[in-house]
Amino acid sequence: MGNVIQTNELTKSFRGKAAVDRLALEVPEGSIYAYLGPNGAGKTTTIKLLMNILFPTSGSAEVLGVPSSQIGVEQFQQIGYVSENQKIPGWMTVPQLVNYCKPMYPTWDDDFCSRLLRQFDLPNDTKLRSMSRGMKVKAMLLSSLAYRPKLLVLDEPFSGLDPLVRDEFIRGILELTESEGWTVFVSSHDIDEVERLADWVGFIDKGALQLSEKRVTLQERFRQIEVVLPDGAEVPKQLPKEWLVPERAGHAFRYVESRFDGQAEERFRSMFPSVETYDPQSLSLRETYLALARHFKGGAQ
Ligand SMILES: Nc1ncnc2c1ncn2[C@@H]1O[C@H](COP(=O)(O)OP(=O)(O)OP(=O)(O)O)[C@@H](O)[C@H]1O
Repeated sequence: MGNVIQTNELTKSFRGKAAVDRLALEVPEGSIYAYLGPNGAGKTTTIKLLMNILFPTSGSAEVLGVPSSQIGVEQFQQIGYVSENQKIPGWMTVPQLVNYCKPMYPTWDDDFCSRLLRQFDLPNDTKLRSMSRGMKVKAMLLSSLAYRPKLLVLDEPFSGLDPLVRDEFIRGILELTESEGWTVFVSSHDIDEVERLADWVGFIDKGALQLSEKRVTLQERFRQIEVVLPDGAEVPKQLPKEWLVPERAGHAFRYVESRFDGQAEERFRSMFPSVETYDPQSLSLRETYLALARHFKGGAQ
């Protein structure tokens, strides 16, 4: 299987400052790829570049095998794109939106659309502009899912959705990616949702992709280590580069091991020969994300 999204040195600068910096992104076909990073990291800019809304300053991107600068109607018929700041036709009701979108997509699926309408529980006679934020998101999702796109690009899809709809939405996407082989590229700050959903994770910080790997391998290689230091024990000045966010509070010392392999314990023993207990604990994706975000915020490259 190939990559549905692939970028090469993709760069976008605003007034000389890179918002996306030589990005090499690969999103495998059939994956649910979560694109994570702090505010202003470059997630939306990346997505706009992929969707041909912005033009790269340098480098290139391919989406569904086509250079992003050439994405047109044919590709958009296979891409479902929902973004936080999308312009919506506020004067339409949901049935009007459905009737408006349907002729544009040869693969529009009426049965699936009806199922989504029931699931999303949207009113028929309210104009989109009078709907709550969550309802608007649901309407946009509906109009982007009903034609069964090969690629679903979601920029912050969960904000404004209540927990029940989030849950149904996640279940729906999981079900569909499994049965239809969809690829989903989703930027989000909602780590708990992402943890349930994603099988691939990319982390972007200050425009640069810091990691991109399977969620399982990411979580396998991160561990929290916490030790109680004996009286008088010192923490060495130079710690292994694999140790993220080391922190000392009194006798307690903790860090996040970012390469939990055969040498992880050796590294620990060489730093703290007098400490016997070595008890690595697994991290949730949220804890992993926080460790990475704090690590890079601290100026790490
Ligand atoms: N049109 C623009 N003009 C100038 N600067 C911009 C423009 N769009 C984005 N930027 C800058 O580019 C950087 C990346 O912004 P972007 O919106 O891609 O981040 P993000 O990761 O999506 O953030 P958030 O999580 O807050 O939505 C920011 O510093 C932002 O101020």
